[in-house]
Amino acid sequence: MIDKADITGIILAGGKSSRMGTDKGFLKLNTKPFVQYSIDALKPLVSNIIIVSDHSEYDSLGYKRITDDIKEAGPVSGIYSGLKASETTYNLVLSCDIPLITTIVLQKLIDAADEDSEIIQAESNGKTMPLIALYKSNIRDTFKSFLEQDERRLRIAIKACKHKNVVLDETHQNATLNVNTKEELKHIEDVYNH
Ligand SMILES: Nc1nc2c(ncn2[C@@H]2O[C@H](COP(=O)(O)OP(=O)(O)OP(=O)(O)O)[C@@H](O)[C@H]2O)c(=O)[nH]1
Repeated sequence: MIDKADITGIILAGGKSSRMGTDKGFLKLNTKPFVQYSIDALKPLVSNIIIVSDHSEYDSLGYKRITDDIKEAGPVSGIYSGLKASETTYNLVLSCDIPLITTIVLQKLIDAADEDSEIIQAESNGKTMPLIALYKSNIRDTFKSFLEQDERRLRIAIKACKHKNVVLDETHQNATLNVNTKEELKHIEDVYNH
């Protein structure tokens, strides 16, 4: 059983949002910004929240914001930067584009923690979700060495760590839907309003 005091919430909110064209964290679903959904799902489970983004708009949310250590290197850099700033053994890492995420799903990741696993990621509909995952802080050096080799593929970095998946049943699959395009935004609005 992991104590809330041992878990930091890390929200990745950098990147280019090139497919959407505007910062995804500030898209709204029922008047609430997407990033706030990630914050609200994390809150009951973590002692602290860190937002990793070079965009200063995120300061308005009232949480600690840090910038990427290595710029424009994608989620591997965002996770590495967040883990470096974290003061706890465990970290729930979330993207900012999953407005249907729930605390229940995140609790399942925590419940699956064991002696061995360094990364525990959600698996939904046959897809692994490395940005809905529990990371141990001690993997930060592994991620750093990949960045130093200019390896930016998150799945490659994860493969080098002890990892496992938590398979979500049908009732939780919508919670992991992410939004990259305007079509996906429309889909998520339809799911939410249903
Ligand atoms: N801190 C940080 N977060 C990132 C970075 N790249 C992507 N993210 C975050 O990771 C999550 C998934 O991002 P993607 O949708 O794959 O990438 P994106 O750059 O936001 O969007 P595209 O340009 O459309 O691929 C989102 O929450 C992004 O905010 C980065 O370089 N640094």
